[in-house]
Amino acid sequence: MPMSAQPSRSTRRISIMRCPIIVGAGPSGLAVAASLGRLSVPSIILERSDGIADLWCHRTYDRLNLHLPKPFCQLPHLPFPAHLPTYPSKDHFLDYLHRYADHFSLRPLFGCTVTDARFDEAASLWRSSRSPSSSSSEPLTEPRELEVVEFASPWLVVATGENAEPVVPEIKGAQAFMGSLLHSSEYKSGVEYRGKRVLVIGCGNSGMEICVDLCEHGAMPFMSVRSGVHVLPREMLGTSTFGVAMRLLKWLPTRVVDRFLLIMAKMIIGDTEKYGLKRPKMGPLELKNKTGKTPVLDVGALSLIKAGKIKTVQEVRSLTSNGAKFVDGEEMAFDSVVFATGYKTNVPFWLKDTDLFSAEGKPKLPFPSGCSGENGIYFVGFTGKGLLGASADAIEAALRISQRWTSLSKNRDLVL
Ligand SMILES: Cc1cc2nc3c(=O)[nH]c(=O)nc-3n(C[C@H](O)[C@H](O)[C@H](O)COP(=O)(O)OP(=O)(O)OC[C@H]3O[C@@H](n4cnc5c(N)ncnc54)[C@H](O)[C@@H]3O)c2cc1C
Ligand SMILES: NC(=O)C1=CN([C@@H]2O[C@H](COP(=O)(O)OP(=O)(O)OC[C@H]3O[C@@H](n4cnc5c(N)ncnc54)[C@H](OP(=O)(O)O)[C@@H]3O)[C@@H](O)[C@H]2O)C=CC1
Ligand SMILES: O=C(O)C(=O)Cc1c[nH]c2ccccc12
Repeated sequence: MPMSAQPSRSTRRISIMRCPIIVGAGPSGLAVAASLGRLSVPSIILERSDGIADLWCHRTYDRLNLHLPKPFCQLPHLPFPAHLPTYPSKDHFLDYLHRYADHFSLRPLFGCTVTDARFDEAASLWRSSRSPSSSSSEPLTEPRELEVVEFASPWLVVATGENAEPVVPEIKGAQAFMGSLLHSSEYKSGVEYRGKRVLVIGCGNSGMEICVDLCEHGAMPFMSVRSGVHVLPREMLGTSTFGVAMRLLKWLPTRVVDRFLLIMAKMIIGDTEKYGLKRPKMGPLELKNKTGKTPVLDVGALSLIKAGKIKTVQEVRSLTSNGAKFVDGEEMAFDSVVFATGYKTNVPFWLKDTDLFSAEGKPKLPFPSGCSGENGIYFVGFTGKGLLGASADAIEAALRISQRWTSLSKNRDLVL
């Protein structure tokens, strides 16, 4: 809904918007736009990819299912269809997101990578520049020289996700390794690894599940564990572990709930330390809250580890031409290496002149208290609380924006 388009002699074009600008058309961005729409506030979504939910569509493996039950993963104002299983598949989730976008008539501008956004104090506007032709396969780490289109708006909603870019550690010898090297976001299926020895670095949910997939396709996975991990059964007491934890947290402090979860985990899956999976000192929920490290909800890896079909190995010291050396000095041959080493945001790269985000890409203060729309900026989906947290942020941000929107519309003082 551009109010005025003012092409300049240079390659900069400016569109001044009356409505909020949302960066990212993943679940968070869609949820804010839908929540705003229900409050009669229009918005515009800028998305770098060529469709919605790029992470789910292009950067996840085939066998992925939601690991929390449906009620914890649905977006605001539109429940999952009743016929879906408790843990919908990736395709179910993508179908749901497309239906969600249709239902709320959300039409993001695709192929728009926001490469710079800053607050213009004089005009009280957020100026966001986007390059029109970049794709998600290009990491947002280098400035680009392209035609720049600028949007200016009193509101900027940052919804680019905690998983915007892969983290690939620099490991000595990686250049010399002759097999394939990939990040978990590029891994699709074990079908091409049959009979191969695959080193999976990292033992989070991605690493564990990729190992299960490799096993199921007749490959030999080795999972490198650096510091340790909390593995919890996906279900306990006949229901989801996450659901149990959420209910207990209403009455009990996190540490007590953690103690309960660990006792139950020990009863159900046994002592994981025996299999090379040391438990961190801090409990699983406290660790998630304090560091963002998500516990593994077991979808079959543990029994394969116990059966010796997934082998746990030590931290990698270096890669060699045909394998890896580990910190204990052992050396092994591998055909492929999968880095299941996690993700980072790209916000610090493009959001300028603000101290709201740390260099590691986290909002400095938890939403809504810290990033509560000061100067009209909102962060949605950055509290490490998955889709449930993103939905809560979206509802809150939409409410706050709509209050200001209504007062500005009434007073007609939005002079741009
Ligand atoms: C493999 C995996 C499985 C997960 N499973 C679950 C689960 O079962 N339950 C759960 O609650 N949570 C889960 N999560 C965590 C989280 O809920 C999801 O990552 C969810 O997709 C987050 O939504 P989002 O919209 O915040 O981010 P994203 O889904 O990452 O969407 C962000 C969007 O912003 C776009 N973008 C990024 N940078 C720019 C830019 N500069 N300009 C324009 N567009 C940009 C991206 O292309 C993307 O489309 C999972 C995460 C991963 C990685
Ligand atoms: N729905 C689902 O089933 C799934 C959900 N997810 C979610 O996606 C998010 C990302 O998960 P995931 O991709 O597993 O990433 P995580 O960040 O959860 O895990 C990364 C793993 O890589 C290890 N690692 C990181 N850097 C290095 C390094 N330099 N050397 C050695 N090891 C390293 C970490 O070890 P260390 O602890 O030592 O740092 C950790 O084991 C999580 O929130 C997760 O819950 C992911 C997959 C499936
Ligand atoms: O899967 C994810 O990435 C999530 O963030 C979901 C999630 C939020 N809080 C949790 C606590 C335990 C396990 C998963 C989650």
